Amino acid sequence: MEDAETATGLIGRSRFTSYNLPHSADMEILSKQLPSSLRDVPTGGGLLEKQVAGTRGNSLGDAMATLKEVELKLVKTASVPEGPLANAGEVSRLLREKTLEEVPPAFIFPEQTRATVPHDEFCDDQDIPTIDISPVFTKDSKELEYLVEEIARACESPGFFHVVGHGVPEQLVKDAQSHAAKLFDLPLDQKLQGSFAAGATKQRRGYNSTPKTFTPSPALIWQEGFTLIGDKSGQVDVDSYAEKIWPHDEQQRESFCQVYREYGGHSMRLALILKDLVIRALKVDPKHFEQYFENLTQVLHLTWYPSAPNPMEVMGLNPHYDVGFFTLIAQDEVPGLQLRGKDGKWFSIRPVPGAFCFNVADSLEALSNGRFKGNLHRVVVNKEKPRLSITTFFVVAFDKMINPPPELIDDAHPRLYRPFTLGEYMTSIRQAAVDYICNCGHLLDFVTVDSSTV
Ligand SMILES: O=C(O)CCC(=O)C(=O)O
Ligand SMILES: [Fe+2]
Repeated sequence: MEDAETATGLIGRSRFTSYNLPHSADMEILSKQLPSSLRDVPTGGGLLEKQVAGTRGNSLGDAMATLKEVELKLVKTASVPEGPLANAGEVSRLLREKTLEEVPPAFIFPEQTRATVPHDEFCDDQDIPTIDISPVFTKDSKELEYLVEEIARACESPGFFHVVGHGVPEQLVKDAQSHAAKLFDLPLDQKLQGSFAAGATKQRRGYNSTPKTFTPSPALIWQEGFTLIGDKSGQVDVDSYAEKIWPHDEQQRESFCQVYREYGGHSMRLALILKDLVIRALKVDPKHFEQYFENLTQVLHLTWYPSAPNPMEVMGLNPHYDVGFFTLIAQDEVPGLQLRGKDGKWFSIRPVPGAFCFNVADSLEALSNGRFKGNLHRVVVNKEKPRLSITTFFVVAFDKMINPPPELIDDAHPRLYRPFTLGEYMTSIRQAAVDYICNCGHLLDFVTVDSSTV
């Protein structure tokens, strides 16, 4: 199907020159960092707005970056609900009450940026592997060897697979989903108590009622979110938000915290297993990777995508690549997550009950010298049912130079990316690329070897 979406959605390097790049004092520094094909590109206006969009960028970036005072002010102002119809939390309530018949203008995407592939248009199931990782528990060496090969193939292409046999209790995932649904069902004022705008945090963590992510237009995305951060021990910072949301209801607070404490522990355990498998799949010295995982962080993001009166007018989540090492997504039974295939066509991932979706993210792509590759992905909504996902981003050390192990660089596989830290990738490099990533560009294109001054 060669439709308009394939043509406009497939924005690769060849479209580089059509983006607005930041101007002003930063431009000189920036232009030195850009690929040569990008220098001398006309600059565009609206930088401040784009930068705000950038700081509101994605749940991972926002959660990890401590916003500067000035940014915090901008983001706060931008986050103050501009009336009930410019607020996903309010819209979600009106939908529950069945009193909203049309998509409010604040959420309507310009036609050329909308998805045309509906939530239930799937690819062939065999294109997305389902991988049973139980051999890591049974320790059968033959099966383990086969598993590592399967992981290598899946990370090479399509860079996305379903993980089953993972040992995370099914009931725990269900409990985490039902507690998330209950959280989003609360009155908006109550949820907002647990938001960074209410002062619960300086980062865009906790509850978020008007997220706006990687969008080329001012349109708001059709979702509410709730973000928690966890460390390598598996602990997550759920208590601080729960205290604000349920100050007088200890029982609610405790049962919410209990579920996410447990979920955080299990998801970190699973991530550590998967990262070992991924490193084995690269057939390199695992020592090289230790530095990146010393303080592995997880960003646990609950997302509620309400159903929409006209689902193709809105976006649940704009097309983007994840920037961490890898991402795990627990989808509910409602489809909506879509990948852009190698042929440029979008398709929905059919939910596999009990599975986590594994998605290769930018740091892994760079550390594997491009051998493992992530996908552009997005979320579309539907007319009938809200969708809930629990997405966990695993993030390597911010201050370590991302360098692939020497075994992955040779004449046949020259170095693709210059050394960079994840810290700069998610701040200055991302700021410089906001327009580009808003238009489906891959941020990794900004750190290719030819984009460097060396
Ligand atoms: O909701 C989903 O299924 C995916 C969310 C996602 O891609 C993200 O938050 O980065
Ligand atoms: Fe994502």
